This record gives sequence, structure tokens and C-alpha cells, in this order.
Amino acid sequence: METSSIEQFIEGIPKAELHLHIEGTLEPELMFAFAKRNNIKVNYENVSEVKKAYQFNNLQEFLDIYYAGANVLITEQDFYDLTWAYLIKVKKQNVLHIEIFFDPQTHTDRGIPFETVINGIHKALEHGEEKLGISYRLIMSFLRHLDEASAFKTLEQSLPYKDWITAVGLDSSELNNPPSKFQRVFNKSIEEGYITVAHAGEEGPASYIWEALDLLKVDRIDHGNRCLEDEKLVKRLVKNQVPLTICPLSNLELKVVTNLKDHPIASMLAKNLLVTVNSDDPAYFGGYMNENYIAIARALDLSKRQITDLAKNSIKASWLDDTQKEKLKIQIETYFKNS
Ligand SMILES: Nc1ncnc2[nH]cnc12
Ligand SMILES: [Zn+2]
Repeated sequence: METSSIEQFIEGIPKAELHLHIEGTLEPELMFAFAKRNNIKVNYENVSEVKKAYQFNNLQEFLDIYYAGANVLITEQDFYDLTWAYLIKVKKQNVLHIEIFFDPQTHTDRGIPFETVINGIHKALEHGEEKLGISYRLIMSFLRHLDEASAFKTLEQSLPYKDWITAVGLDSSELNNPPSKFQRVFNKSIEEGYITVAHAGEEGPASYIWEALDLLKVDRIDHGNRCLEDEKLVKRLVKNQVPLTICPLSNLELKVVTNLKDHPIASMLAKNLLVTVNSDDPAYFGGYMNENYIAIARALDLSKRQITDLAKNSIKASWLDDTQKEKLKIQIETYFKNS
């Protein structure tokens, strides 16, 4: 049997995506299409001008452009089309399961009803499951630069759609917005039956990861890069096998790391942390799932065995039921053996 290249191996391996903001999949072409049909002015003349503007020195510089981009999303059809375009992309990348974020406040704060947003996304996800065979979970993320009252209002708005939403998350500007700011909202979310996750340790200190674990009772940490600064924290994450949803190209583009060769994923794997590879905001950071896997595999010279373990981690860290997890892990291992 001819052995496949590492790129071919990555392209074909079954995998799950656990850290993806649907608003971060807004490709410039789609931005212009939505702007045109909704009669909205975009700050750029054309696609290449948009791409040129996507140069960031930190998280905040990215967020400013990302929230401006989301202004073109108005109708249920826009949210449907955005989600559908993402599903088509990941289907081609052998992604079998997705657990994705949406940020309701980005839209409700500009007068778009909560129901418009969730109806469009939910409809596309249902069609994706039915027609493309991609299973999914939806995570409603609170914007941490806004106040607790706004998060509580968003939680209230979500309750009629509880059956469509598995978890709540926490994203946006991390520095000076610690998880503790949202402890009461997260407690109430747990009472309502939601699982919890939070972005922590992307730019913020390791103490924010402790807070996410102890105060927000999170099931996974999104990013978590800076956990390595605290040995006691690493021990806790390893012992409880708390998943970290790592986003290599996002880290590079937002200058969380200066070079992928120095990415902490290598020492995370060595320490037996439960790490997964994800795309975060692929339209802004230059790559979906496979591009992220390929970039990190090339930079760190990962073996097919290590890539297989990362793909299996994505299943282990997901909220699929145990039977489905076993089935998919066997599918991934069989792929490895036949490669
Ligand atoms: N990488 C990221 N960190 C925090 N908030 C975000 N919202 C979208 N992408 C994000
Ligand atoms: Zn993110």
C-alpha cells in the first residue's frame, strides 16, 4: 500500500470541531453578498481590501473588525446561509461533528431579535445533520466586555430555545474581564440545565483558568494556552482530563504565539493534557480545520500517531454520548491503521 503524505492523512481523518464562532466564518465574499441584499455599507471597496485589513496585533484589534463585519447579518436567511456555508466547508474536510458558538449580544445589541439569529442557525444545523450527516451541539456565548445584566437578559431570551442549546460560553475581550464577573449568570445557567465552557488563558493569566474551573464550573477551557505558567493548574487539568480547545492559526494571527514552532501544544501533549485542534474564526485567520491541523503538524513535525490522538481527543472532549464516542474513536483508529 502506498503511504499517504501527512497532508493527505490530515485531510482524510475523521474529526470533530469544538471551538468555532459562527460569526467568525463570515468570508469577505459572503459579507459583500449580505451587504448588497440588505442595503448596508461595508467599510471596504472589495474582497482584497478586506483581506489586507485582516492584520492583527492582539485580540482586541481582531474583535473590532469582527464585530463590524457582523453588521451585515440581518435576516434569518443570512444566519442560515452563513451556517450552511460553514457546514459545506467542513463536510469537505471530513469533520463529522461540530460544537459551535454563537454570540447573540453581537446581534441583539443592534436590534436583531434573538429568535431571528437562533432560528437561522438552528435550521441550517438541522439540515446539516440530515443532508450532510454532521452532528452538532450549539453553545450560546456571553460577551464578557458587556455587563452582567446584559448576560442575564440574554440567558432569559434563550430559555424558550433551551432544547436547541447545549451549553453557555464566555468570549470577547479577556483582559480585565475575569470569569468571576459572570459567576452568578453561570450559576443560573447551570440551574437551567446548560453545560458551561469559557475562553480563558488566551491573553488572560492562569488565574482566569482557575476561576473558570472553580467559579464557572466549566466542562472545557477554550484556548487555555497560559495554563503552562502554573504547574499546579496543569496537574489539575491533567488529573481531571479537562479538555483545552486549542486554535493554532488564531494564536498565530492574534500574536498569542510569535511562531507556530513555539506553540505550547507540543508541551501540552507531552504533559498528557487533553488538547484538541480547532479553527476559532476561520474567515479571519486563514484556515478551517484541516489548515489548522496541517499548520501545526508541519511546524512541530507531528507524526500520524500524534495527529490520530488529536482527532481522537476531539471526540473524547465532545458532548456526544458514550456509544457514539466509541464508534467514532474506532473509526479514527481504523483510518490510522489503513493509512
Ligand atoms: N479568539 C477569540 N477570543 C475571544 N473572543 C472571541 N470571539 C471570537 N473569537 C474569539
Ligand atoms: Zn474563540
